[in-house]
Amino acid sequence: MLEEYDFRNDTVNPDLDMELKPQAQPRPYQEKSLSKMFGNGRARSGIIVLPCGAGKSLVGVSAACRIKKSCLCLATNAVSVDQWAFQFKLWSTIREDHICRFTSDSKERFRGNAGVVVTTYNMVAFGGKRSEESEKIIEEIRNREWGLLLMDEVHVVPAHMFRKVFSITKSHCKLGLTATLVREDERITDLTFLIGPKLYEANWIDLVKGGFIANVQCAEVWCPMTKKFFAEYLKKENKKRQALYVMNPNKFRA
Ligand SMILES: Nc1ncnc2c1ncn2[C@@H]1O[C@H](COP(=O)(O)OP(=O)(O)OP(=O)(O)O)[C@@H](O)[C@H]1O
Repeated sequence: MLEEYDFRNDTVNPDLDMELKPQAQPRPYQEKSLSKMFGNGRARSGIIVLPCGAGKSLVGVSAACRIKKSCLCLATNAVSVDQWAFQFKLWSTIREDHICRFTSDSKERFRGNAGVVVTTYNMVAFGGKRSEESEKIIEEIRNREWGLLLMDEVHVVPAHMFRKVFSITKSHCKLGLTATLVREDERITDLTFLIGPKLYEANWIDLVKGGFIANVQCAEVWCPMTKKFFAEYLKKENKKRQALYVMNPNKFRA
């Protein structure tokens, strides 16, 4: 069953005064991805796949501007949190005091009834003891009904992390953004179950032809494991097999 949010008729949650700036002109494929998400005045939960550098940020900000309700934006690290906050200010008319970052270094809170909070998956899912300040912010995150849960880099986030985040937050619509639906752990189907179906995937060759992204050259380099790593890898009971092939020193030398 598709999860849909009738945001225009949501009179319970306060509106967020936020538009796309006139200079923010989504490209045809960005527009198309948004048209797959929005239909009949409703927002569908799911995943949009755009190659690196194709402009996922503008798609995310545009989605938030259409829904115009509080938005919780989750990134994988503090640097991305800063970038997302910057992108919201770059592309939208959001007021400075309506957007805030929640990281170990920045504990901002927005003014008014609605706003955008940009934070990391870890900050939300963290189960240990928090500072008093963090505890207050997480309580606000927990208690609010989010119009949009915007999730960056969904292919690298483990399923248990999503479950934790979803058990803590209440959102009407979830949008996952990624450049690839390939995961090292092959648990990509979990994403459809947890977030929603793939709504749109851009063909990177078309984007290269259109001059939107740089041409991509792909080279496959096979690297045998070092003796020590391979010996460990062959031990069936070893739970660190994935770490061993990811960290194979020969890969770094290649
Ligand atoms: N519609 C647009 N008009 C003009 N510039 C755009 C548009 N969409 C994206 N860009 C520009 O393209 C660049 C890449 O955008 P962005 O960082 O959002 O890509 P991304 O898909 O998130 O990439 P990555 O996966 O590497 O993080 C940025 O400089 C951004 O300003």
